[in-house]
Amino acid sequence: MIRFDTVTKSYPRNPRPALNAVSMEILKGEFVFLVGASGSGKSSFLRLVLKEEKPSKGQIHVLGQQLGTLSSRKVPYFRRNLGVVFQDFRLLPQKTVFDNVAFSLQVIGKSRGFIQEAVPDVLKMVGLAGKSNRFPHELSGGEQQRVAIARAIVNKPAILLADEPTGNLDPATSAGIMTLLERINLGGTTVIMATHDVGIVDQMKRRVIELTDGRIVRDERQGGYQTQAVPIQGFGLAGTQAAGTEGVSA
Ligand SMILES: Nc1ncnc2c1ncn2[C@@H]1O[C@H](COP(=O)(O)OP(=O)(O)OP(=O)(O)O)[C@@H](O)[C@H]1O
Repeated sequence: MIRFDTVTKSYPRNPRPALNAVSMEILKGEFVFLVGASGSGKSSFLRLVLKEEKPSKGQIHVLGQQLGTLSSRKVPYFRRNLGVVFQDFRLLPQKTVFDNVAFSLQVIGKSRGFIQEAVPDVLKMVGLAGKSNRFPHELSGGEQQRVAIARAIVNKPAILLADEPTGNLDPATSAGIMTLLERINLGGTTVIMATHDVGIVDQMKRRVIELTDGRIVRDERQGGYQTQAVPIQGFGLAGTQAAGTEGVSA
């Protein structure tokens, strides 16, 4: 579903690459946490999957397409397969909940009839059935994030990318958002979530990919926010594979 082959991403005027020879594979239906310190490369990783950035070296395959060969004309069509959610919701303040979600379908040319059916369905799914005429400023942070998720999934994307979706929410509200993301994942959508939320990662026990300075230093199934492995003295991060955990290789 997503494959990175020795991907390096360097930005102009930044001597240190944001991603450095990253190779990994994410399969259909997986739920993956991307963790690592601020600046370790998580957002760059997500932007590369979306083809918002190009790798400086290496190749990226998403949904069977080699992104390097995808013409800019085809990028909007490619992106219809991906939903994106951000920490700061990014809703349109002048539009109602219904219109925020409907807008994403209008821009890709969906019919009025389709929109009238799909939007109430997805708002119900995210728990906002009664709020379609509200404006974003009339909603709590958690509700605003539910609108953003509804907008991201209304076109049934194969992949949902979430960049710190609980970063602005309290723990109880975050838990509700995670239940929703789990439900979306159970429906078959591959979910990749960048996060600093230790409690969520530790509780959910999903695949964890950890970045340090643009390199993958850990890739564990059912991992925690921090590795459970005892580092082997003298080997540092190279020896962090936990006993009893299965590493995931590309
Ligand atoms: N557009 C850009 N131009 C130059 N350097 C950039 C750009 N975007 C990111 N970087 C640099 O790339 C590195 C990785 O940044 P990135 O935003 O991917 O990290 P992150 O893990 O998502 O951080 P955070 O957790 O703070 O969101 C950082 O050193 C950052 O300064």
